Amino acid sequence: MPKVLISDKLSEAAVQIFRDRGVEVDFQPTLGKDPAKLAEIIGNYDGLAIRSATKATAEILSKATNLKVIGRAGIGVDNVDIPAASQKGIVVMNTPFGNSITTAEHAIAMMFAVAREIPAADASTRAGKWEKSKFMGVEITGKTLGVIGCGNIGSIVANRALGLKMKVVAYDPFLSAERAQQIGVTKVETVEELLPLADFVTLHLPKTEKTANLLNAERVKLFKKGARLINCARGGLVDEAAVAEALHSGALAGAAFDVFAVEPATENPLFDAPNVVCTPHLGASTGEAQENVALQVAEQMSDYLMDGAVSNALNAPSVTAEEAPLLKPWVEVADMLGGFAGQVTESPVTEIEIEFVGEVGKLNLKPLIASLTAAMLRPIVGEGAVNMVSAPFVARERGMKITETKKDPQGAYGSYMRLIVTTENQTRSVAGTVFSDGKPRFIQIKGIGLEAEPQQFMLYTTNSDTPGYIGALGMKLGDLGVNIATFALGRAAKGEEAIALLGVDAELSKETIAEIAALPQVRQAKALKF
Ligand SMILES: NC(=O)c1ccc[n+]([C@@H]2O[C@H](COP(=O)([O-])OP(=O)(O)OC[C@H]3O[C@@H](n4cnc5c(N)ncnc54)[C@H](O)[C@@H]3O)[C@@H](O)[C@H]2O)c1
Ligand SMILES: O=C(O)[C@H](O)COP(=O)(O)O
Repeated sequence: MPKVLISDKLSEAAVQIFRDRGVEVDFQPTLGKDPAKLAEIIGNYDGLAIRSATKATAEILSKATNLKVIGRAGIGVDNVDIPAASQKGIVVMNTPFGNSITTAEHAIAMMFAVAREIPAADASTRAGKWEKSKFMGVEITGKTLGVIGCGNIGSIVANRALGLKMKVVAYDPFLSAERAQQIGVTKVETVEELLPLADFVTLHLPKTEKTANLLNAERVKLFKKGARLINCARGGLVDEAAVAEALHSGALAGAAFDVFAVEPATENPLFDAPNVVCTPHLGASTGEAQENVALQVAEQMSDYLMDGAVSNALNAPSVTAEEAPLLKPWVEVADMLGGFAGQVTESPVTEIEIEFVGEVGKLNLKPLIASLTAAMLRPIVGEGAVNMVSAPFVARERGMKITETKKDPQGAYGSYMRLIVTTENQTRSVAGTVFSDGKPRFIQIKGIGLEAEPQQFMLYTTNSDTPGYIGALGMKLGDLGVNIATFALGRAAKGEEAIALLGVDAELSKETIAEIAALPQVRQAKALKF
């Protein structure tokens, strides 16, 4: 009988589901706060069900000798070391939609609270002060709400705000014009454009390497005077000290925070600032949402532990036990193609076309399409913000059309996949296959043939086909201390556009990429990670 540990405050409804499905369960809802104890006992379990208090770090996972699945009853998985889990073959699953409405409602509640200073007015009234003239609020009707991150939660918030007769502007680099129109928001192209327009700004994007400190001290200066900021997404998206300073100076009139850079937040620069409303990461805390996510995670984990079925996994494709070995190498190709496209695409994607050429077309294509789409969206929406199941939905929601075609083989490769991505500005393609060693290879980029095995860290350049480029690139990388592991080249025709795809030993910094981009032959240089 598989054994699951629940180490966070999940609804106890989950316990019954596990038992009904034949899974033994230990309900220890405060254990997540005691990493030493968790490390001591984690080796006894096949499954770990958590919320955000348990930190599934590489250290904890190194002790998880029997662990097969981690189930996150909620959305954010920034408390799980996914690469470490993947390395140990542990499937990480979440419940991407179960608490979206509840969290959107919390953001709206926070907006009202900060507009009318309700918490402070409540405390003052109950202290017997009756300070009627002290609390002068603002109306919400007719005001502009700036939504940064317009995915599931952001678009629900926008919908509610429109119902409150607000104007809504949204900044989300991957919100298409069509989707913006459909949900009734005005799309802006930059955070810099949004901030001076909005009376209220609300954040609904994941925290990733790219979004950390998104509202830094410089950007905090761009808010409209007297604006109010709401953060129910993730701590660390905002420079809290800069926001506190703006509140003290009166540049900002209020802030409402549910999430903090350090949690549990027992001290924080915002706590002493005027007109701040704080809640202890309560965004998902309603009976409805907790019931949804607990039931869903228990079902998903039981399905996996009892039948091997995978759903809502962040690091594994959804496949049946029989299909798994046949699909595995092609899932790697799909991940490779999607990951490549997601990292090189710079404007909103409107269409994804996937061609399955030859034998691969006979497989169950759903997990391949989902895997490719998830891999493509991940660099865009953030690790943990999209998974195999949600990817097609997320893509559709963003107005991306996904089509698939099966074709007979042509040319040198008997069976391969080609991804054709159309953005608002251009169409690009990339193709890959499984080699006789069972490993994936890129075989074509932008219609140009080459053969390259994906590496953890890669450099991709497009360049003019002129003599001396390989030498210049090699010299430059050598000067920058970058060791080349693999080197593949291709060109359209003599003297025309050429491409290079290199495997390198370490992650390339922005500075390194800037130096490479400055080489006279280079048109585009990109650091890639697989
Ligand atoms: N406070 C809570 O208790 C609570 C509850 C649930 C979710 N969350 C958090 O809310 C956030 C949003 O969740 P969701 O379900 O809506 O996710 P989602 O993936 O549906 O939407 C996130 C959106 O952010 C956009 N985005 C990515 N990078 C961006 C950038 N640099 N600038 C602007 N937008 C960017 C993506 O394109 C996407 O549309 C997540 O961080 C999640 O962890 C918090
Ligand atoms: O990402 C989420 O789902 C929310 O941040 C909720 O976190 P919680 O389950 O710890 O309340």
